[in-house]
Amino acid sequence: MTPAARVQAAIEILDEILAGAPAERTLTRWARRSRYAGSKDRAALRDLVFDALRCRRSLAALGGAETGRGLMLGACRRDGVDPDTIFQNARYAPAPLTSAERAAGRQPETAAERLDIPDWLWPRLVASLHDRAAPVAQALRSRAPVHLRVNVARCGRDAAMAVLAEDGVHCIPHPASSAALEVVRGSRRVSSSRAYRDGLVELQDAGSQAIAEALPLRDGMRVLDYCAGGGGKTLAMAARARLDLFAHDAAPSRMKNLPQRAERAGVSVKIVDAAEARRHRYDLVLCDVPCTGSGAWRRAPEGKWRLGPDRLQTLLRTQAGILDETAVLVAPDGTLAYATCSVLQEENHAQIAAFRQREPGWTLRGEYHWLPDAGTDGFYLALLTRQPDGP
Ligand SMILES: C[S@@+](CC[C@H](N)C(=O)[O-])C[C@H]1O[C@@H](n2cnc3c(N)ncnc32)[C@H](O)[C@@H]1O
Repeated sequence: MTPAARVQAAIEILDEILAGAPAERTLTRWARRSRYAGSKDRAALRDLVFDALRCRRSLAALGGAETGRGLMLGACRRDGVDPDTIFQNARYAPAPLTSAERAAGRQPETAAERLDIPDWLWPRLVASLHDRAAPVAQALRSRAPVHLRVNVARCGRDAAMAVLAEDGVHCIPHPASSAALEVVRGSRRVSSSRAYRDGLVELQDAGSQAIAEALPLRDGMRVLDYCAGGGGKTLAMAARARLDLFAHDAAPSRMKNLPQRAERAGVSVKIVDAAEARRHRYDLVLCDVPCTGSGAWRRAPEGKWRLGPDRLQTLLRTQAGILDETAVLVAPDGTLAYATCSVLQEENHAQIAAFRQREPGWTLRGEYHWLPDAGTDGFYLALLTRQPDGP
């Protein structure tokens, strides 16, 4: 495909996404019906679409319209590409610009517009992050690096790097976690590499790995991952100690690949429904709660534009409910671990402060923040125990 044909395909895909279709599914459907597109075309198209979604506000301002064409025109103007080399009278290219399109467009004006954050959210981001709000918002505008978690139960980080390099996947250690690698070359070869197939590495953001590393895990502990989802953190915990490990999720279908992933990693996980989960008491309960995902918007940028104040309130209620229902599952000397991939204070410290007001018996033992301007996705972790504060 020519560069102009890729832009035309991106315009069509973006129009579907702007009308409400999910980005991943729209890209997959496009690839299925466009057999002429090779893997390089598909990758380039994905980059065009995701970049436009991350920078949707600023590109719409530059391009003069919040449409596929407007966003792609905005991207040309931002990147110093002459739009007439793309929007031209050629087969498969986007139609030449109209005089209205040529006249439209302006520089982004406010900080929120420049940094691609919705207006309602910008004050909350500033209240949460203070002088880190702008660098974090800026980081959320760019593509996320590919991180791997070395299955330390199976091999060390250096050994995993050597096996990956044999298949053309070159990595460097990531400082956020002792098991984390950042892929610097060959990221598209990860899933076909021997290291991945044999369960020596998993795809996982380094911040997510840092959460597992910060948990007080020891051999023999009974642990419940209450919001296990695909099981990313379940498996990261399993690699850190020999645990009696239980996984639960309100949407069990989200855990459908977990048995197979656990087998590949060589660990054992019991998948339980709510009734079974409630039958035990645990040394550690991890609540990796549903959240805005604001810390991970560079990977899932649609979320930034779909989130509104009502949805945020619903999430805050769900998070509080999960804390209340899991607190009773923690053994007397156990730990309640609360995690989000959000950078918003309301979902993080304020949520824990409100829980401790409702349940004064709990003490905050540790609180951790990872922010996207420091090279990971944004995460928060709070560790709570029932033991009283020191003397
Ligand atoms: C942030 S995701 C979990 C990601 C997962 N821990 C990982 O590391 O891959 C949150 C999960 O919470 C689940 N969930 C939502 N409401 C819940 C509830 N009331 N109880 C338990 N799980 C819930 C969702 O289905 C979703 O899979």
